[in-house]
Amino acid sequence: MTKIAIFGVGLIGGSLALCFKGKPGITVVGHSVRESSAAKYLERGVVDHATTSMREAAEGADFIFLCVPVGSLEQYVYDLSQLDLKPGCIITDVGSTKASVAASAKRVQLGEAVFIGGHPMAGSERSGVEAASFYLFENAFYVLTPDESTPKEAIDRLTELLAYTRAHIVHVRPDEHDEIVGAISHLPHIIAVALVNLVRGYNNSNSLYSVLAAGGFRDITRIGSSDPVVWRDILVNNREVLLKLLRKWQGGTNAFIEMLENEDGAGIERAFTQSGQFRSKLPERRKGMIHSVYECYIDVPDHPGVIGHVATELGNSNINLSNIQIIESREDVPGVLRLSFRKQEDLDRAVEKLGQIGYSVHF
Ligand SMILES: NC(=O)C1=CN([C@@H]2O[C@H](COP(=O)(O)OP(=O)(O)OC[C@H]3O[C@@H](n4cnc5c(N)ncnc54)[C@H](O)[C@@H]3O)[C@@H](O)[C@H]2O)C=CC1
Ligand SMILES: O=C(O)C(=O)Cc1ccc(O)cc1
Repeated sequence: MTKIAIFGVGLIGGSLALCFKGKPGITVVGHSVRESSAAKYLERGVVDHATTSMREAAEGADFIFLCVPVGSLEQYVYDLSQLDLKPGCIITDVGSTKASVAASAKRVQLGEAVFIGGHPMAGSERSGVEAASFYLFENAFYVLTPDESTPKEAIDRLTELLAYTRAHIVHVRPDEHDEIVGAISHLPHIIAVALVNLVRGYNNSNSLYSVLAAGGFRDITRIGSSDPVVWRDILVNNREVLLKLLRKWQGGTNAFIEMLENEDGAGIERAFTQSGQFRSKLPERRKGMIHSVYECYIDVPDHPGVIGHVATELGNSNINLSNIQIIESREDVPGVLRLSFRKQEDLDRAVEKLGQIGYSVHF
């Protein structure tokens, strides 16, 4: 049997557990410091066994996944180094920063165990085992940060196991990783939170702000609902990169101030054009740091009847719908139905089916 121990079975740990559990020859053990959480992991069927004992979870494990907030990783690595780990055991983590945990692993004696840093580049603003999903990593990039001293055999073994996530493995140096995710993930989280809190302040004296908050505000601020503890740890950990980025960001907002003061319409146009051009070249249909779902829209003149009809037709054709949403909330005006799917194949089949039965489908 291959034993996989997962410390912290939340959104990421739980999603990994769901990818590994039930696979031939694999047993998944979940660890939590809290008895009630360990019981919940079992109740939800996410793990085969659950324990609050670090020793019991780690004993005989072939793979150990540390899926706890970044600020706790150093302690976990140290605590594991005090145990008798199985020779060849691979310890990996999923933290959103990589330089500090790589340094922590170098500082301790892991005996015949090997540490390889990792970061699945997929997630969401949700947290906890309740949000875990078997599909979370599908098609996403999964960063590993081995160095020259990491045995190739260990990298190969971890890569082979991670095939169960259906993610694409890429190797990046820890410091380079932290610079890049600082810009494409951590800074956007700061901007989302600062923007929401700005509007929250205005909304305290005029609730029309939240009433009128439109799609653009919601799109750019989704990640402003992310877990406070997880993000506290990420930002504090990557503070040097983020301070540099925030100073650069100030330059970007100052440029807009200047363009507005000078009524520089051409400058504003140029900024939007450059941004649009770059954004349109981002890889599509792949889970990067931008949450990817497979979606289409259909016009719905009459909401109540249409929802049932669409859901039934798709269900009868065995097409898995992951979400359905009316964009216009009033019942007396025409709306748009947003249909989300987990797979490109389901979207393609749905578009074909809905077209055949007379709906006007667009993207
Ligand atoms: N949220 C996301 O979208 C992504 C998160 N990550 C990384 O994955 C790791 C886990 O994050 P999530 O699964 O999102 O968080 P989560 O909150 O869903 O899960 C965290 C788990 O760690 C446990 N835990 C242990 N010590 C803790 C402590 N001191 N404080 C709080 N929780 C503690 C919690 O009980 C829980 O089971 C973090 O290092 C994060 O940076 C990586 C990729 C995406
Ligand atoms: O929800 C989103 O779009 C995210 O950005 C999720 C996310 C959060 C943290 C990571 O380290 C990686 C991905």
